[in-house]
Amino acid sequence: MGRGSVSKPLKVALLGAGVVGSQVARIILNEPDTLEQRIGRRLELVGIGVRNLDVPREGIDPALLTTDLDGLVSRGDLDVVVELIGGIEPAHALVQTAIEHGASVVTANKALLADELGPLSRAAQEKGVDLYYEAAVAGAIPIIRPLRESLVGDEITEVMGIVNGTTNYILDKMVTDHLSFDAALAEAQALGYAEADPTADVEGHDAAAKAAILAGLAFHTEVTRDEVFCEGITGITEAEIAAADQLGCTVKLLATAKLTSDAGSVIVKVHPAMVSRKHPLAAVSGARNAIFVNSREAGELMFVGAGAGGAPTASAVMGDVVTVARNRRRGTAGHVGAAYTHRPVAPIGESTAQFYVSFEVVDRPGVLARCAAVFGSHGVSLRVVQQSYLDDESSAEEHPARLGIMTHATQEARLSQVLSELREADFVGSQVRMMRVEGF
Ligand SMILES: NC(=O)C1=CN([C@@H]2O[C@H](COP(=O)(O)OP(=O)(O)OC[C@H]3O[C@@H](n4cnc5c(N)ncnc54)[C@H](O)[C@@H]3O)[C@@H](O)[C@H]2O)C=CC1
Ligand SMILES: N[C@@H](CC=O)C(=O)O
Ligand code: NA
Repeated sequence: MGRGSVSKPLKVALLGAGVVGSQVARIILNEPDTLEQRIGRRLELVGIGVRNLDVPREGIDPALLTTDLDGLVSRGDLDVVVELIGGIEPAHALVQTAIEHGASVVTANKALLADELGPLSRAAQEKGVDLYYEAAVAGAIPIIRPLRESLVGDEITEVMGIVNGTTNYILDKMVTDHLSFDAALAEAQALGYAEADPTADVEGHDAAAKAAILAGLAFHTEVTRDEVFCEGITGITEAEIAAADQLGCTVKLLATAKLTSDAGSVIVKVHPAMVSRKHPLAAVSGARNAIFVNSREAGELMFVGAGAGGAPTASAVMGDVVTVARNRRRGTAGHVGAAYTHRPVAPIGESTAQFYVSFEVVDRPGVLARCAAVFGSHGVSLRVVQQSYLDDESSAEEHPARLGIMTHATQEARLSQVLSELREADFVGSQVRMMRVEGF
């Protein structure tokens, strides 16, 4: 740290010039004077690691480009490495090498951090360099810094939000514009919201990575991606979207991290949910993200804004670059707030929620009572019961009806027992589906 004289510029290397990297390069190259004023030293972009040198890149001097990313991060004179290639390898090895060579690191790579945040934070701390990653969760929205710094004197009890722009965009388009899943996904990809492999978005893995990072920061522990309960949005049916609408709800992919009642462990989960339209999260449209934080002293806080896209994400990256560069200028490194407690992740069965359960039954005397008895026998109380008739008139005597049942809040383990019993019942004529409910 503190290399060279005060007048020497701080050297930055950028890895990746895709949707986000190209926007970060644009800001660094186009606004040198503004950045210098904010940092107190000039920033010099000394290299950009790319896969293909032949791709035309507007505004970027080709002499800056290299395909030797390992050579770039091993130079030994870098102040900041900005990792925006995504994925686990070689991003992991490159970040490690950068830290070993004394560079601070800024990354937007939640997939990497969801597994390696603990070890990389420790490596950075040992080396006396920074590891900043504001863009890794909810794009442009400041949420890492608030959890790591602003709220560190408080006791957070719950973090819940919409943290994937692609799925929020898809669900919004399906609900509001009646677009098909595939058409909405194609739009989200064209707008630069989706991951390189959009399966990470639609199956909930991207949100689960972010949930792991949020849970670790909020509860001062280490949570990895594979500990997060995760369900994506691909199985959602049109009937569920219509039922949600009838109940005054909309469907959102939620990521939640909360303490168990004894505060000894954490529940971390990602799943689609019917969200009451009275809840502020229901109004979060398009690719926007929003995160609720509940804490003992501050109460409820909500952070909302652009969760994806090149320029908004570059805003968060540049905030980190300026902060890290200021630290380099002063010869310091911010403490990264390493996990100091061990709070295990509790099984999903210990989670408490309201549920919406739907299935078809044969419409004959006593069936509704038998259904209700299944819920009652497991101590699950019913809040709303809907019955509708299907268009299929094929069986006049045994006319099928669809039941939609919303429960009061109950433990998920109890609800699982209800679902198993319904799946075995002879009066249930279809797949039994369940969706969690929020804010009803
Ligand atoms: N696009 C978005 O809205 C957001 C993205 N992020 C994260 O930012 C990071 C970058 O995302 P995008 O810019 O969207 O991805 P992208 O796929 O548009 O860009 C990644 C770039 O890195 C290059 N690259 C990949 N592996 C490489 C290698 N081994 N050597 C050289 N170049 C390599 C690719 O060719 C591509 O140009 C990812 O970690 C992503 O999860 C975070 C928040 C929002
Ligand atoms: N693919 C992600 C990009 C930001 O993290 C999303 O859709 O939110
Ligand atoms: Na953010």
